[in-house]
Amino acid sequence: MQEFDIVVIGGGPGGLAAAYGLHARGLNVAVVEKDLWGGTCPNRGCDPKKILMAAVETQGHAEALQSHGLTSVPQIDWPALMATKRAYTEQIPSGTHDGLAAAKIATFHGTATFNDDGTLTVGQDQLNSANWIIATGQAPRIPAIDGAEWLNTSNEFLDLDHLPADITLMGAGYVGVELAAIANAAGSQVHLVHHSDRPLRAFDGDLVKDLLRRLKAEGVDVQLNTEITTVAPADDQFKVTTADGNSWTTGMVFATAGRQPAVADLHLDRVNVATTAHGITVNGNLQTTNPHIFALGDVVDRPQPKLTPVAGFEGRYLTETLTTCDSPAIEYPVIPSVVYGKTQLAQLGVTTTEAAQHPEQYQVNDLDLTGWYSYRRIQDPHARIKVVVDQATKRIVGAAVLSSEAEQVINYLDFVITHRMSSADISQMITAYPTLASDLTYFN
Ligand SMILES: Cc1cc2nc3c(=O)[nH]c(=O)nc-3n(C[C@H](O)[C@H](O)[C@H](O)COP(=O)(O)OP(=O)(O)OC[C@H]3O[C@@H](n4cnc5c(N)ncnc54)[C@H](O)[C@@H]3O)c2cc1C
Ligand SMILES: NC(=O)c1ccc[n+]([C@@H]2O[C@H](COP(=O)([O-])OP(=O)(O)OC[C@H]3O[C@@H](n4cnc5c(N)ncnc54)[C@H](O)[C@@H]3O)[C@@H](O)[C@H]2O)c1
Repeated sequence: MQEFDIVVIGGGPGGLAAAYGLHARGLNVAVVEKDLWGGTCPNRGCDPKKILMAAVETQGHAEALQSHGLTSVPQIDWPALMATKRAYTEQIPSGTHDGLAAAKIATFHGTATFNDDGTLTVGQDQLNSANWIIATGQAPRIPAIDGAEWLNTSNEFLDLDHLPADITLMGAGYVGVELAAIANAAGSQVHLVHHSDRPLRAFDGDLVKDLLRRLKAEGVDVQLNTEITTVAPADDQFKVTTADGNSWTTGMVFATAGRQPAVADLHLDRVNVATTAHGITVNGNLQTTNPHIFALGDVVDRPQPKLTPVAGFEGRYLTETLTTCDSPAIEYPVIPSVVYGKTQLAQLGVTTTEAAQHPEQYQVNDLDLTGWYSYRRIQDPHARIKVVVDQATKRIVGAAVLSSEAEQVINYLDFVITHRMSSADISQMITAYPTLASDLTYFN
């Protein structure tokens, strides 16, 4: 039996933030990881995806400038792009593990399972600890359809040696829409099938419609309000059938129908930790229904979006909470969300839906930016922002953005909202001109 002050289960961005923070405060910390050190984001999530997106974004910018100064569109060399991605991802697990070892944080590689006496088993090792942090994240959800065994996930997509000429994506959430953008840019015919008429429900409905229109214009076969019911092998391909009777042959099918909390291995029933279908139940201090067990990151059932910076924020919060007395409940700052692609969709703060429910409190400025200098310069085919302004203070409190530059605009607005800047405050700053930052004074 090995004794620790705290054992962190899961070596992803959330678990690592807590482990390093608590170690720096002098606690004897161990981290358990069953798969790739570093977790989802740097191995098979945000970072590899955004490496592939670099080529997609560049191609999108070049396409927009055809007849405006450029004469050819760069084509994606998938094997070379994948090699670039692998050159980054292949060093993540060992680099992450080396970092923990150099900091003298104990590491255990294997699946963590709680025992009846509240201790933990990892392979041959038994761990005991005063407190525990569960940071096991989420795993892709595979819908129970006929032929589910033929479904792949984003894990396989982000590591494909060859991209098939035709692929099918089941679900148009963050993952489905981003993988559609990548595969489409790399020359694959993409079928994006979504079971309702409202993909990306957390985002502004008008901007989602605009985004889907762009994807269709780029050649993606977007099918809404229908479900894939069967996937069956057909020679060296697969035949896909939907509930409305449509069928086609495709090279690979990917389940992009959401992710589920990774709790099955843990035997949480043995330690009285309650869960829902959305994850582990926690109170405002990220404490589970067992007072010695805390949880953070994607595995937690909470309303905040499941994103890397949120997991890291929670890791830093638990560092504070577990080393100080009477910590207040966690309070999140505004959280930006971005769906990446040639056209990016971004959101922050008070949503346009909330604003519409409280017209006495909020005003929404719906601005077509396509003609604005910043977007004309790059010939962005469609740029739009909806800015939510607090009626009483005239400050920006939320925004929804669609453009090839949305990730930058949303981060500028993150500073504006976090620092409660008024348009007078913004106009007191001198920003480089002409850039996206110099547009900020015109949004409210
Ligand atoms: C395709 C894709 C793209 C994404 N893109 C973005 C993006 O652009 N921006 C963004 O902010 N977020 C993005 N995300 C989300 C982001 O990856 C997660 O929010 C983030 O990784 C959550 O961190 P975490 O530490 O909670 O969990 P994870 O990173 O999932 O880490 C959990 C770790 O726990 C391990 N584990 C699970 N069970 C056990 C067990 N029983 N014992 C031991 N170890 C265990 C797992 O192997 C894993 O390594 C993306 C996700 C995906 C899938
Ligand atoms: N850019 C980013 O920041 C980014 C990128 C990828 C993932 N993520 C994170 O990972 C999380 C998971 O993303 P995700 O895309 O896996 O989940 P998601 O919940 O965003 O989307 C899955 C979608 O599939 C739909 N769906 C469910 N069953 C279906 C079926 N049988 N057929 C068709 N559609 C079906 C769901 O209604 C949902 O809209 C996100 O919530 C996000 O927090 C973030």
